Amino acid sequence: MSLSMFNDCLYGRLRQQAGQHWHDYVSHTFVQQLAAGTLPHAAFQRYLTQDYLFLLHFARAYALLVSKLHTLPEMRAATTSLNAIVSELPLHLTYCAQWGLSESDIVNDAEAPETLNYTRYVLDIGHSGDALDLLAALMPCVAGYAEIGLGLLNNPATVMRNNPYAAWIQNYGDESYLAGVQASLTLFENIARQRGGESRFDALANIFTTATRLESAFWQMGLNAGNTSNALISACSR
Ligand SMILES: Cc1ncc(CN)c(N)n1
Repeated sequence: MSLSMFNDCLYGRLRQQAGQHWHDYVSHTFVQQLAAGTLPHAAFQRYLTQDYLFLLHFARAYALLVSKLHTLPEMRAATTSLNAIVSELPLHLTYCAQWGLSESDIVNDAEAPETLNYTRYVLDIGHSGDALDLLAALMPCVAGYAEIGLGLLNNPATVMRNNPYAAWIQNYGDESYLAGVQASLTLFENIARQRGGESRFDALANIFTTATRLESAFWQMGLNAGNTSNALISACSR
């Protein structure tokens, strides 16, 4: 899979339409600090533990998508994407184990407003709309992270040696993650052709851009936790 595939078809046009919002998401300060290995630990931990909760709800959203599809190949494609979401969880658990956090510590943590906003928005689109609406809400998550992962892995400025976040970067540029992305993109384009995607462009762009903004807010939630923790450390050392 190469970065050029993100420009094609309806997905590419929605990504283009999201404009500055897309740029803010894929090149967020959180991502830049992750690539440089300079992201504060507290920022990453907050992000990753919330992301575990996020993924559980996204798995539910993919299950909802399966129930909205009509043919076996479509259901298989959505199930591949559901499995790709669930396959991200071991990465989170490995990081958390290093910090002394168990799975029950993570699931007993309260959901941040940013996690609630994003996941329930997507589930609401899924419940009130059809499979194409739901896919438009899901695409920034699945394909955006592939773009970020591949972009970082192909950028010589990305620090991989002694970067505590190298495993994260590797995970989202990895072939097995990208296979799930490919399944989602192909399904999205097929469903768009069947269900009048072009004539629904404005409504789909609205959904896609909203999900993109919620992705940026999710990075910012992590970054804010890092800033708060740094402020506390410097206040205590005064
Ligand atoms: C918030 C968010 N967005 C996307 C992904 C990649 N599935 C994720 N793990 N977390």
